[in-house]
Amino acid sequence: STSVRDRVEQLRTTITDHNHHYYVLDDPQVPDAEYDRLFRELQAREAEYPELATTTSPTQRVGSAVETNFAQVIHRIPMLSLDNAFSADELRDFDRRVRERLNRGKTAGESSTKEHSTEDHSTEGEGSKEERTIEYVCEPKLDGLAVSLHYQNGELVRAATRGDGYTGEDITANIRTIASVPLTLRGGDFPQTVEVRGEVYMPRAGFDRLNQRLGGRGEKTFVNPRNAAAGSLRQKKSSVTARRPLEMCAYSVAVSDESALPPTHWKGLQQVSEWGFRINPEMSLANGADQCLEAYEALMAKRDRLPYEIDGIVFKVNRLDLQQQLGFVSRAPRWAIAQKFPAEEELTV
Ligand SMILES: Cc1ccc2cc(C(N)=O)cc(O)c2n1
Repeated sequence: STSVRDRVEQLRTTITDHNHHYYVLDDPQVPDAEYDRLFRELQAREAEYPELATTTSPTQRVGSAVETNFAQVIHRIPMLSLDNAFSADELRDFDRRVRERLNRGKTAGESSTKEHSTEDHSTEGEGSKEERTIEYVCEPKLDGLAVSLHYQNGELVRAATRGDGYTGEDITANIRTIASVPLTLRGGDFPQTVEVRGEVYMPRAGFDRLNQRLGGRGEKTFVNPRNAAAGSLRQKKSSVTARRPLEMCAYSVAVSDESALPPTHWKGLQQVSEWGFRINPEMSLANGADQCLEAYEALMAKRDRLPYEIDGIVFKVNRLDLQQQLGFVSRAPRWAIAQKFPAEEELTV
């Protein structure tokens, strides 16, 4: 009857919203008991009315004990790895190459479109082009596993590992069990096809608890959170993945209709956050290489206090039109670079 259908719809919307606040915003709206009651009511009504079943219901995350093999997925846009800078000088070289390449590309007198925005704008240097300062987005480089998520009409339809950058494994069933991955995009204005890429990782606390659980059962433990995340994502039974403390942070977005995206990477990530993804709160903007190096030092100083492991910082040219002009070298984008921290002293086991 419509009243049951309406109630089920209302429960799905409410529970999805509570999930977003709890898992993505770390800001629960209701006590756990209230959430559990709603969740159990939805499960009961869906069991009573199987014709109402849909894969986008929040009850459909828990995964199944059925073993799945991982089909191959070809990445429409290769998931390239990042070039590395191992010193401040190498970062300065990167910034200089970016400026020189952009200047070469500019013909004399070409007017530069200014983006009059509040929080981010890349200043076109006055006078000769050499002084132009490039605005970068600075992001912590999470030590996890890169994944690509595809949404059609706002619904998660496929998730894949990076693999070798060109083909990955279909891990949709396992990705669906991660609470900070939205099964449906929030809000209403998103393009028909959206691809969000990000890093799946295991926070330190969850990693320690998992190893205690595995060790307590005499099972093999994981060496580090990155291996634990990789191993958990490649479980053949998604019901096992569902019990692993995995989280995801989005770091890039591609859409079918480019005009739907804002003109900078920073604003693109804000958009992705509105669609329901977690983005990393340590992200910042920097003008030029000196401010990037300040961000590098600041992030390295707080590295051990973060609740997850990072192995460096990623700098990306903020304006997408400049990223477009810079393109990629065979392996890695010309518009981005990661600067790695010195390896952490061996974990004291
Ligand atoms: C383009 C690209 C490739 C790999 C990345 C990896 C991370 C990461 N490990 O957090 C962050 C990024 O912004 C990335 N961006």
